[in-house]
Amino acid sequence: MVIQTATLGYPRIGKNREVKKALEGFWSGKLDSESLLQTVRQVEESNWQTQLQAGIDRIGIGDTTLYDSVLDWSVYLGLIPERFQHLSGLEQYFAMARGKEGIPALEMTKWFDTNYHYLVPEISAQLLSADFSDVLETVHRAQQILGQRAVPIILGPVTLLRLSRLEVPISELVSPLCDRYLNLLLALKPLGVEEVQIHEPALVLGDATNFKEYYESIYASLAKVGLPLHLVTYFDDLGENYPWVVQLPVSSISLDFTRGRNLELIKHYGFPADKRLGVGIVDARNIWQIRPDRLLPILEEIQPITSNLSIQPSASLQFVPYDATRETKLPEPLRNVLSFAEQKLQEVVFLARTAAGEDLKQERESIQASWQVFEQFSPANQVVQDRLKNLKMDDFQRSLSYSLRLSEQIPLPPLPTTTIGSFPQTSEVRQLRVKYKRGELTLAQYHQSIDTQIAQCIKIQEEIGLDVLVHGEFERTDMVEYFGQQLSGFAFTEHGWVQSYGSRCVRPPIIYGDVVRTEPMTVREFKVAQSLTEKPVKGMLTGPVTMINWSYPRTDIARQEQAFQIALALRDEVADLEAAGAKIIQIDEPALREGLPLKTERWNEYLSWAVDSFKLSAGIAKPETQIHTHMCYSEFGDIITDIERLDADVLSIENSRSNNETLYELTDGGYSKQVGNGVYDVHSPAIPNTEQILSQLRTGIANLPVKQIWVNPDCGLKTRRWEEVVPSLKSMVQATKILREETNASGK
Ligand SMILES: Nc1nc2c(c(=O)[nH]1)N[C@@H](CNc1ccc(C(=O)N[C@@H](CCC(=O)N[C@@H](CCC(=O)N[C@@H](CCC(=O)O)C(=O)O)C(=O)O)C(=O)O)cc1)CN2
Ligand code: MET
Ligand SMILES: [Zn+2]
Repeated sequence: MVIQTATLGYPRIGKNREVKKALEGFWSGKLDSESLLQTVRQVEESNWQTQLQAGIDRIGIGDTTLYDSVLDWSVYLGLIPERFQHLSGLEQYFAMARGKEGIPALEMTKWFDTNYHYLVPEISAQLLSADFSDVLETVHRAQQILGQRAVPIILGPVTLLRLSRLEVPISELVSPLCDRYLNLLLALKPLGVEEVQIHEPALVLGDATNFKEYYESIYASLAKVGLPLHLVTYFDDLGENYPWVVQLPVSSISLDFTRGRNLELIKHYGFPADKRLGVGIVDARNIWQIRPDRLLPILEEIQPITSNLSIQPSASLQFVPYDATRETKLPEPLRNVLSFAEQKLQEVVFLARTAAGEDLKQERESIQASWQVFEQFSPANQVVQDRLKNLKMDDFQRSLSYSLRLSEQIPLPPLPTTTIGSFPQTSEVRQLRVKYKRGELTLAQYHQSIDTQIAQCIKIQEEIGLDVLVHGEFERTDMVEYFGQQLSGFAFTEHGWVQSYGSRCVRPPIIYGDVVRTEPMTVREFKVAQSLTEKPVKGMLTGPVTMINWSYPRTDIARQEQAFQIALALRDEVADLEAAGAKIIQIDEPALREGLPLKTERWNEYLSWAVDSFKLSAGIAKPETQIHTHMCYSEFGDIITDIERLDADVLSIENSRSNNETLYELTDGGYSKQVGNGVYDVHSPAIPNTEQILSQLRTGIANLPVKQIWVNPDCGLKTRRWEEVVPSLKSMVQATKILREETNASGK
């Protein structure tokens, strides 16, 4: 017996972030478009070679992108909003991705519960014609290297509609969109493609039932082409939709066996004999090596139900870095139990061969042995265990309620202006880190240079006239990695880059043991900043839920326990910042919303510990300390009571790129505390003028009492250049002044 293997997508930024560098070179005018495209193709072809050499039978292709693969489908399908239609080619593509002077970009939001961001398609009644020439060209190139193994990845039509911003009722779009997909399949068929993967992750969402008729009618049409369709789902189970989904007219269905209850579902309902089951069993969302003793029994349960199987990663491997063997600075016991994309390919092949009856005893024993070594390497920490055991209700509460503590907190002008924390991470700042790492700077010299940055940043903020200042986060590579580097129980990688959006990447830290704070993490920089100004400086922390959601968590203990451990470390930091004189402390939780389970029935469980862990970190703050939190890319509609329960005095939100939707959700929900509804988009290089900001602010005061409103950008400014930041913030302060006078005059 032979069991086949497949992949559903691969990292695409390049092993050394070649695509990221080429993109940024192109945007800054240092690289021409031909060189950019050449770099992208080289990375793509090297990815194909890797998967081919690993022995994968059906290799997903076509997911490589210049910015975002959802955006690519908007372009292929002719879903180009009017404001971009006068542009063409790369200029149009990047305008849709990043905006252009006077033309706002498409909205960017989280891809399901991941830290990857996609660009939200906007679909109006006037669709342009589709153009699949790039898809066909990629297939042609892939076939040169992979032959019949090349399987085009297509973003599914219903998932596309489900994730889009629709200007017309969905029912009117189904037929024109279906026609476009039909044309694509008709164009692919003569190329000799054996099958196509159609990714429909929206099938795992709680509301998939509402779209049943669209799935059924669209797939009935697509099936007529006679090209085998492989329907791919991931990130959770099919839930109540399982029975009808497995009857859709496709030749193969992939399910995620690392999350949710798909195993129970196939055991209960069986699996159609005429279809192949794609068994997504190697976890594409985490970096731990497989445990054959846990996975092989799952395969043994599946095999009697269907023998027509394919073994594969649970989703695209874009969520993990390329290669764990490069992490030579990590302790060996840890490195030997890590598995990035390349290792996962081997695991897929190992599991397929084992399931097919081969006895790969040596491989299996070596995996088991590495886990045994690891378990000795990372023992539990008794101090943190005891602290967790002894937590009391009071530890989660501020000592006074919001209305009582409000008057004790620092007095500020109406509509206080502030920023979200980070200021430009210039190449100068990054070079400092490179030099320190190479030993060309001592720690003292490095600190001194960081302090110079802080001093400049404070001066600039004072000149602009902001009310609440920040130190600028120059000492941080990233808001999560930085804290990971300071906490024991966390490991961080050298090359473990993963795409977050466009050219931007992160190196998610790895939680491998109990988390302990060994010394203050942010107090030095806070003190430096506060010593330079009379204005209040915010202490700046990354919250426990974000730490866990943007790291690779352990799988041996619950996420709640890991979040509480981190919360305790942050709690100590809050106390230290207060002792150092901080009147305002911001605990960022941008990932709180994204971590929400895809199925509503699991929301309560998550929200309960997520909110509690935030409260555990903030609960120690004195009444007079103002606690801020910040969230971006969030929809609050359904979770207002949970946001309220965080009990943060001030909440700053991303707002302008989503057309004030977040603000409306908060006001409709009757949010009672202070809100900084972001007044301009920080992910676009466009500089907002005073008028634009004023109009955002007016929307704010039309919806919330003035005394509840703060004025700030959507998010941190680290990805921007100083030349963009300074005029933007000046507009912001200017707009605030105008509004203060207006509201003063009207007595609002
Ligand atoms: N973890 C996380 N997730 C998040 C966010 C976030 O801030 N953190 N924000 C939201 C949006 N996502 C973002 C993700 C990444 C970046 C970002 O700016 N990433 C930087 C990397 C940050 C970093 O680690 N920088 C290193 C530099 C690493 C580097 O490139 N070094 C150069 C050398 C230095 C140089 O000359 O530039 C090299 O290795 O070649 C540092 O500061 O030290 C990038 O891709 O450019 C921004 C937003 C949502 N998710
Ligand atoms: C992604 S949220 C970012 C918050 C952080 N304090 C910053 O300003 O960069
Ligand atoms: Zn943010």
